[in-house]
Amino acid sequence: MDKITKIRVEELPPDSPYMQPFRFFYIQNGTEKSWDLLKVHDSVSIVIFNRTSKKLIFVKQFRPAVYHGIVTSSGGSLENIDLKKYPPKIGITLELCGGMEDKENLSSVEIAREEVLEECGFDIPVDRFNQVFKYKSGVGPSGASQTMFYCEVTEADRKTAGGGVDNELIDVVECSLKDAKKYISKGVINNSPPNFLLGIQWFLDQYPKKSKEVPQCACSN
Ligand SMILES: Nc1ncnc2c1ncn2[C@@H]1O[C@H](COP(=O)(O)OP(=O)(O)O[C@H]2O[C@H](CO)[C@@H](O)[C@H](O)[C@H]2O)[C@@H](O)[C@H]1O
Ligand SMILES: [Mg+2]
Repeated sequence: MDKITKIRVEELPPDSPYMQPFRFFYIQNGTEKSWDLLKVHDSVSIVIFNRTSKKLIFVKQFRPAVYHGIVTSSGGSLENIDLKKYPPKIGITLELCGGMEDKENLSSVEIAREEVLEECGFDIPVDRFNQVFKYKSGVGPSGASQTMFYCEVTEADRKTAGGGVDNELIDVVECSLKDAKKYISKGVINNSPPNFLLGIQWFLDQYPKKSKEVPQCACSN
């Protein structure tokens, strides 16, 4: 996954299926203003708990944006990048399974179902997904929405090894609740987004401290 070479950047052409940049003009209290925006797809993310192993299921993948952010914020440049100084593995993230809502004929929960199957290999009917939150995934350049779902799986639901579709290279990892708690307690978390922290914290808040049994999700759609 981190065998990455020949890194280069160029300007975004206008036909990107993933994002459209544009400028938004407005007058606020008599002052003319503008804001530079990025139209991106809404998305879903899924907190997955494997009842068989009693572990949370996450995904790892190389994220160009994270790599770029780490390199440039430490004074590096992507021009003739030194891959020894900035090894691509610094851009590998630990995230909730998730993806873009880029199919108009599918609802959020249907997209979530597809992502769990494609990325993690579990075939789960939509009625086993519970919506946990819906929030803005960004409020600066983009104001897209993200819906977070909770889904419990067992080994009986496993259909493939996961790993994504097309060109995706995704590692599926299982994480004990103890390790998940430790990870989000670090304070500085370089390789995970806020929805990951929220999803784990939400799950741990549901988990009864004195019981060995994990409860079914209490929230409803
Ligand atoms: N900008 C881009 N440039 C080139 N190819 C791209 C691309 N974005 C996606 N792709 C391609 O589309 C594939 C599928 O992506 P997903 O639908 O799983 O969305 P992703 O998880 O990247 O992020 C989505 O879902 C997560 C949910 O966790 C959100 O955080 C995130 O904002 C949202 O885009 C990627 O593997 C890649 O091939
Ligand atoms: Mg994804």
